Amino acid sequence: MPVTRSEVEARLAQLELPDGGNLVSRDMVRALTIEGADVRFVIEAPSPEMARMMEPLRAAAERAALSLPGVSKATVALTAHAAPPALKLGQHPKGGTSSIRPAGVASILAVASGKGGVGKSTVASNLAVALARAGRRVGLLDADIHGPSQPRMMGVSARPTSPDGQRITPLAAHGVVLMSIGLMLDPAKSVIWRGPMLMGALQQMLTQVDWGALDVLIVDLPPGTGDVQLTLSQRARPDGAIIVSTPQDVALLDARKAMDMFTTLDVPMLGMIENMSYFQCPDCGHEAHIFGHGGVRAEAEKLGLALLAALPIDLETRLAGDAGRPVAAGEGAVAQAYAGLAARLVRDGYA
Ligand SMILES: Nc1ncnc2c1ncn2[C@@H]1O[C@H](COP(=O)(O)OP(=O)(O)OP(=O)(O)O)[C@@H](O)[C@H]1O
Repeated sequence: MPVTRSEVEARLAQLELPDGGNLVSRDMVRALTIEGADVRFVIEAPSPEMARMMEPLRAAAERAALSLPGVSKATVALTAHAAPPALKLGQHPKGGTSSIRPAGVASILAVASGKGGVGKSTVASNLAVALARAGRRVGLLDADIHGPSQPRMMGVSARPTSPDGQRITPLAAHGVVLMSIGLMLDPAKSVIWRGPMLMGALQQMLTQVDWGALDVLIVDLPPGTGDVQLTLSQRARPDGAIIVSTPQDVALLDARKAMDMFTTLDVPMLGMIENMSYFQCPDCGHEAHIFGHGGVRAEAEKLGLALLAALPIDLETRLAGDAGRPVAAGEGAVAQAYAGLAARLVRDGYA
């Protein structure tokens, strides 16, 4: 029988490091590959100096792998972080149920949706910009790990730096401190992360980013009701959730599930936003209700929630988002709607 991954890891966990822990508990084993009786992996040292001292450990790891039944060949290579060390994203979450709420952040607001593509990220970026324009200290965390869009919407492409490989210095745009998992990843590579790694990445985004003192941190969540929502709700204890939906029945159906999840997890529901509520003809002023009419308002009323805003389908909103300059940074009716929403959240003590 071929050896299993966990058997190799269990054997490697017996190799103690001189400064404490072992290869597995210190998260140093990379690219473990098992092909029949052939085992290969890389030991990643924290620095080139350390790597040079770790040759005996590398040889011991190779011997350890070879000692396992079913292994006839073991190849172990040593690598080191380049200096300054790069941050590893997507680590397994640590610390069980402890809080991952950043210390200097007064309020955390989750922007969520049931369905993808309803404009959640657009609302999150514009709300962040409107709050910053209102004089608040605002952070924006793009936790939509499967489809991070905030870097594009906020017009930033630089990669955040990590001077020591531990802390991450966030970026800033339009008066908002910004961090997105999309800024740490190669855009050409797709992100396929399992639940525990997603939660680890969220934890890193909250605990390793130097957010500083903020009045409010807006978290742009992935659509739906998955691991990221659960971890954020349980371990960062958001002060409120805002649900974005289009008036369509199908979007509302999913929005209900998302609201149900927040209620179950004791996250206060601040209200709903109807996006793509109507289209106003620029020539004649006629309002066309492309995705139906008033669906979100009716749903909010039924649930005893506030309808925080009804935002039109607006070409400027789309173009501004694509150009990296959110519509709320300018003037006009939609910018005013976002300013009104921001003022309301400040008034109610949420931002
Ligand atoms: N009110 C609006 N008027 C016109 N276009 C809009 C509006 N809101 C969002 N959009 C556009 O719709 C597209 C999807 O929006 P967005 O990325 O914000 O949705 P999302 O719900 O965050 O999607 P996902 O969950 O897939 O990330 C974008 O191109 C955006 O510019």
